[in-house]
Amino acid sequence: MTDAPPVKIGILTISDRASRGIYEDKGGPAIREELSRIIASPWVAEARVIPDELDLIAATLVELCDTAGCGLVVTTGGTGPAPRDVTPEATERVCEKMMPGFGELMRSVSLRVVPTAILSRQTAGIRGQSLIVNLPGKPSAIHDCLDAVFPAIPYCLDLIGAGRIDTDPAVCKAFRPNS
Ligand SMILES: Nc1ncnc2c1ncn2[C@@H]1O[C@H](COP(=O)(O)OP(=O)(O)OP(=O)(O)O)[C@@H](O)[C@H]1O
Ligand SMILES: Nc1nc2c(c(=O)[nH]1)N[C@H]1C(S)=C(S)[C@@H](COP(=O)(O)O)O[C@H]1N2
Repeated sequence: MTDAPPVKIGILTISDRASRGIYEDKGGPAIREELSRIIASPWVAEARVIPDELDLIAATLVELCDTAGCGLVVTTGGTGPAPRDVTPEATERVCEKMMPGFGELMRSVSLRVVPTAILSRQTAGIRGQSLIVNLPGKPSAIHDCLDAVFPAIPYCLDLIGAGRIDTDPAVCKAFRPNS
């Protein structure tokens, strides 16, 4: 635990229908619930729900990273092959550095659950002092994917100066090579 201010975490739902209110957004609340289970140190959420529009996704990612000051941004939706699925393109547009291992691990874990896991182009990347991680739109994918990659996230945030996150070791053992 630290006396540092709580880390801000962006929770970005990218869904045409959830953003129009055609169905209730279940992805954003599922991410919030999963993060609350994993993270033991103070954090605050910045949640947004937007349609699958490339420019808007990119602008919202920039706003969450640069203006809201989120050290971590987790997106859900828009990672597939359909014409309107453009979340990975928006992520690549705003990041200086891509972190392909996140997508590789999440797809590999998801393949144990569903054969269509290979249809997700989910990725991750660094923008300044923020880590952006894409999750698929299916709310059930959130638990599988976040649990798989979260052990490496606190150290990644340390390395980019994004603020410190401590996990509940009973739920997720964060790995910091130097401690
Ligand atoms: N934010 C969400 N809340 C609840 N269910 C969702 C959400 N996003 C996706 N889903 C569900 O998962 C399915 C697959 O997600 P996917 O993002 O591929 O859908 P989509 O057809 O592109 O959604 P949309 O039209 O809303 O952009 C959807 O058909 C929907 O049933
Ligand atoms: N863990 C997990 N991963 C998953 C899925 C899922 O249900 N669970 N759905 C797959 C499917 S069917 C698609 S089309 C892609 C892309 O989904 P998205 O466009 O909603 O991001 O994610 C894949 N990855």
